[in-house]
Amino acid sequence: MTNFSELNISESTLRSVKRMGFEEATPIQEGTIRFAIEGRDVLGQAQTGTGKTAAFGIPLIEKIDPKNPNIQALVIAPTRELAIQVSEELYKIGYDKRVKLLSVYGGQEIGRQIRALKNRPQIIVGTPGRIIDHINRRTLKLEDVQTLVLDEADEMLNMGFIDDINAILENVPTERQTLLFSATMPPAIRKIAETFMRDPEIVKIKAKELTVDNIDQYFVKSAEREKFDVLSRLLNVHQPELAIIFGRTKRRVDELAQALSIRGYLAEGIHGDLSQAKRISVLRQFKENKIDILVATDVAARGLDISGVTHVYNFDIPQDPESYVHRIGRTGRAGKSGLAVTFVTPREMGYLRIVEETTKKRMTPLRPPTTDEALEGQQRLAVETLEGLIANNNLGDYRLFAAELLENHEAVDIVAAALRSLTKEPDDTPVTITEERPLPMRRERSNKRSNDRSRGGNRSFSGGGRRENTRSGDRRNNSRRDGARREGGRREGGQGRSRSPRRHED
Ligand SMILES: Nc1ncnc2c1ncn2[C@@H]1O[C@H](COP(=O)(O)OP(=O)(O)OP(=O)(O)O)[C@@H](O)[C@H]1O
Ligand SMILES: [Mg+2]
Repeated sequence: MTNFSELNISESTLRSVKRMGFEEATPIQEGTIRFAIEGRDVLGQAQTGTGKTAAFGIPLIEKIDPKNPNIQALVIAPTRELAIQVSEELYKIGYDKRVKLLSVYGGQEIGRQIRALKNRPQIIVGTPGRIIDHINRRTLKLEDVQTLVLDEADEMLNMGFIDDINAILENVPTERQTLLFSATMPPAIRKIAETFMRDPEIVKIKAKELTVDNIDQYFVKSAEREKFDVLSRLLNVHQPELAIIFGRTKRRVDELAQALSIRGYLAEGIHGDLSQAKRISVLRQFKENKIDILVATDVAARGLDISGVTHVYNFDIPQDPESYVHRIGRTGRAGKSGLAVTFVTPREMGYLRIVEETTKKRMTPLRPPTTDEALEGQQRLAVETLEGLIANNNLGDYRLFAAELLENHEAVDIVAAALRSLTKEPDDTPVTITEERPLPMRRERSNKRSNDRSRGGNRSFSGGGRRENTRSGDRRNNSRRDGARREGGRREGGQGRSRSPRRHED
């Protein structure tokens, strides 16, 4: 590990980095900051949660001339939440230098952004659609940009943003520095590097596996219609502090969040059809631990750094291995440990193997817990709660009632009753989870598009053991983009094959 002071960084940035609690540079920071400060183009790949934001953020802030009021750096990210997060991190790094930043993203009132742009920010962090909008309105002038960052570049490719990026770059000087970062670099990224970069320094932090080894990875083989009950039991056994559950489609996410709430979990969903205000408020509640479970499409798979996420569940196995890497990477960040469980239906086992081949890591099979084991998990939680209350030692008046109870009952019965009242017992309130069709059978990786899976199944599963019909999954695609300017037909959450573009932004 290298000290930041050995990396040729100014005093003001060193102070900021120290204030952020960073003591030593992570390998990707050590490997890229030097080159980037020299002005080289850099393509950086390192595992999730290993500090890639500061790896581009520090040199970017270093290069800003505080006396120049023009926009000097542009950072493009695939999702709104990530754009917000990256701008927050850059703000912290540039704090001592008093660098002026602005994030621009879809779903936020454009007038407000236009007014903020008049305040002469020096760095813009944004999502492709909204950046283009501002360019077209002539409210964003990029001719002084010297540094361009593409965070999660491969995802922007997946989402079909390549045309947008091309259009943005027509407005950015060719004489510039380009930095491109992701935990995954599928072959197509090479094209981006060739098109947008000049003799880039390629920095790959070598690791045995693509995923971080402090995430324990499991899979559960389960029939589609049994998944939800297995998930509930797993949650009862694992008792995650903070968990993210990924679903394949927006409908899936809505249904899962609702079903979990019905069964007594504190869960909320997040996906691209929600208003931006709702997306932000759900994420805030999750960060503040007001909800324990975030149910999400791939909109939350990339880059989000939420401390304390202990568990990730892939309720549906992702269609492409990169998505898997990023999803599970929401846990086990910055050296912490985490646990990931991926559900796979028997027909989808081929996908599991492809994921394992890509990550170079085998997942451990997990036997679905029995109802008794799930109950035992909850009972243990009740025991812990009681022990915590005893340790707190402020039982005051309750002691009087306890003494009264003890006069009439056996101590063990009283404690058992207290435990029972604290235990969340198995709940079979019926819930509706519409079955998804399994992914098409597949044995090896190919770049061919599959059939459109976006329609989902038209069977439904009642978790209470009842089968019933609900509306079929033929919801129209109502993904929106800024000002309804964009084409429809592209769906969120990778419902097409990984190479067919999916959009979940703007
Ligand atoms: N040098 C450092 N020392 C300690 N913590 C750090 C350091 N650099 C970054 N971090 C912290 O590590 C966490 C992960 O960083 P970051 O979000 O930049 O990871 P990432 O590599 O971009 O991950 P992803 O691939 O998921 O986008 C953040 O909370 C960040 O504040
Ligand atoms: Mg990142």
